[in-house]
Amino acid sequence: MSLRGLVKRFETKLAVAGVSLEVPAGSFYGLLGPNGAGKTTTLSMAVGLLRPDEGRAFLLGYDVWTDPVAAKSRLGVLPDGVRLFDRLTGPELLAYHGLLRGMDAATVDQRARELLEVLELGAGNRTLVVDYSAGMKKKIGLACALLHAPRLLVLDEPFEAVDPVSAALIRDILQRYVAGGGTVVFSSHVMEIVERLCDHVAIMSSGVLRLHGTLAEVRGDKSLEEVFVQVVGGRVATGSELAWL
Ligand SMILES: Nc1ncnc2c1ncn2[C@@H]1O[C@H](COP(=O)(O)OP(=O)(O)OP(=O)(O)O)[C@@H](O)[C@H]1O
Repeated sequence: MSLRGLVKRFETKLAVAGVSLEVPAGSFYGLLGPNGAGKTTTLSMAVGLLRPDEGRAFLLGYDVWTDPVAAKSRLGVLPDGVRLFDRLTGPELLAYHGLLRGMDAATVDQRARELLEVLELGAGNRTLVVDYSAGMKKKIGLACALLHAPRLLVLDEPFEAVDPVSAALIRDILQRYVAGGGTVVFSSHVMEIVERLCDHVAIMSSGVLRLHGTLAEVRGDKSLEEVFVQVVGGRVATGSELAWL
């Protein structure tokens, strides 16, 4: 994935102020940043969900805005908030995704069963996705992103709201996927997960990439959390706030 000078304004707010980033093929890339840093906005522009005001985004060599079919057919996305067609059951949603992607019905059926079993969502579960828990919605969103075996996965906070057992499962799936030659880019607030999984890291705040490179380059001899606080600027409570509480 190659991002070149991406800019996005929301009225007067400059959400992303010229982000350029090269994600090497086969890497496990973590995008870190505090709330409101511009992570979702950047990833949305990168995958063709939000039109940039300036800049370009290339996925596996294809410009996502001028050659969207070539780019998106090789891409799996777990968008922010997982906007899903949620009046469907899990199996129906996967079938819908697979058929939209032009896959044959037998392959869709077989992969959907496997994904539902592995992610412990139950291949025979008749619950509508709208009635899933937040963590289950993340998992079915991930299943939709994986179904067509893309070469690149872009995941917005895949571990948010997911229980520890499911998080370990998702970690295993993603590690296997990268070991098999896939590329993962994901955003997160959780340092430990990024530190454990990623070989590359970028830290952004206020719409700007502050630091990026291999995990070793970014971390140096510190912990990732120390670097993050240093780069982003932490605020230490003095003890006098919320005295009424
Ligand atoms: N549709 C929108 N309209 C107006 N402002 C927006 C919109 N989307 C995002 N913003 C603003 O852009 C900035 C970046 O938001 P973004 O969602 O990209 O941050 P984030 O790093 O993903 O945050 P979080 O970690 O809290 O999810 C924020 O100040 C946000 O309020």
